[in-house]
Amino acid sequence: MAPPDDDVLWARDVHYSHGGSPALLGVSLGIQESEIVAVTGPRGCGKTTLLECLSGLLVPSGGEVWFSGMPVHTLTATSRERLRRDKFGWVGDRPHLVPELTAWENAALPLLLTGTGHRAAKRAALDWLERLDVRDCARKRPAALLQAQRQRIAIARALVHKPAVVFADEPTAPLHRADRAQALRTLTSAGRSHGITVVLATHDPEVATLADRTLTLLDGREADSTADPACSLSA
Ligand SMILES: Nc1ncnc2c1ncn2[C@@H]1O[C@H](COP(=O)(O)OP(=O)(O)OP(=O)(O)O)[C@@H](O)[C@H]1O
Repeated sequence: MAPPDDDVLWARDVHYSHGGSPALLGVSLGIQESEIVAVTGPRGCGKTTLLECLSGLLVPSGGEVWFSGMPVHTLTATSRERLRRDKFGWVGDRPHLVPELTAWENAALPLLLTGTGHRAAKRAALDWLERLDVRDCARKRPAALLQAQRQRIAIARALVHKPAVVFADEPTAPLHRADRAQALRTLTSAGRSHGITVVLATHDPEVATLADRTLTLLDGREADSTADPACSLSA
C-alpha cells in the first residue's frame, strides 16, 4: 500500500524487537507536514523505539516507514544516515555535544557537514542560540556549560538546517521546570514558522498539550489517538 501524498511521515504495522524482546507490536500512523505530534505513554511503552524506527535509526523487523514518498525501511544504512543528516533533526533526553567544539560550532554542525560556508553556518547557529537564550555561551565548550545550556544547544543543532522533521525524545528532561516552556515553545514555534514537522516523545502530559495531536502507546501498541484543534501556539 502506498502512503497518502500529504503525509510527510507514514508508518504501517511497524514491529520492532530489542534482542528478542518486543518493543513495537504493530504501530500505524500518518503525520502531515508542519504537524506537531506528541507520542505519549508510560515508561517502556515503545516511544523511543518508535521515534528511532520513524527516523531510520532502527529498521523495523516488520511493517513499513515512509518519509515524503520514500520507503525508509528499504534504504541502505548509508542512505538512511544521509536522510537523517539532511532531512531530520534529533533532540534526545541528554545533549550529546562534541566536546572539542564550541557551542556555536556544535549548533552549526548539520550545516557545516552539508557544505554550507563557515560564515553562513555561524550566522544561522548564532541566530538559533539567540532564540534559545544561550547566545552568550557561543564561544564556550560543552564542559564549561550547564546541562540545561547544553540541551538548548542540542535543540539549536536540531533546527539549524531547517529539517523536514525534528524528532524530540523527552527533550525537556535535562531542563529545569522554568526553562522547559521556553525550550518547548522555541521547538514548536520553529516548527510552525518553518513548516517543520515535530514528533515529540514525552510522558509529561503538560508537554503533550503543546502538540496538535497525541498518539498514546501502551505496551508497543497504539492505545488512543486524540486531536486537539483548539490548541494553538505562538512564539
Ligand atoms: N537497547 C535495548 N535493549 C533491550 N531492550 C530495550 C532496549 N531499548 C528499549 N528496550 C525495551 O523495549 C521496550 C520499549 O522501550 P522504549 O525505550 O522504546 O520505551 P519508552 O516508552 O521510550 O520508555 P521511556 O519512557 O522509559 O523512555 C521496553 O520494554 C524497553 O525495556
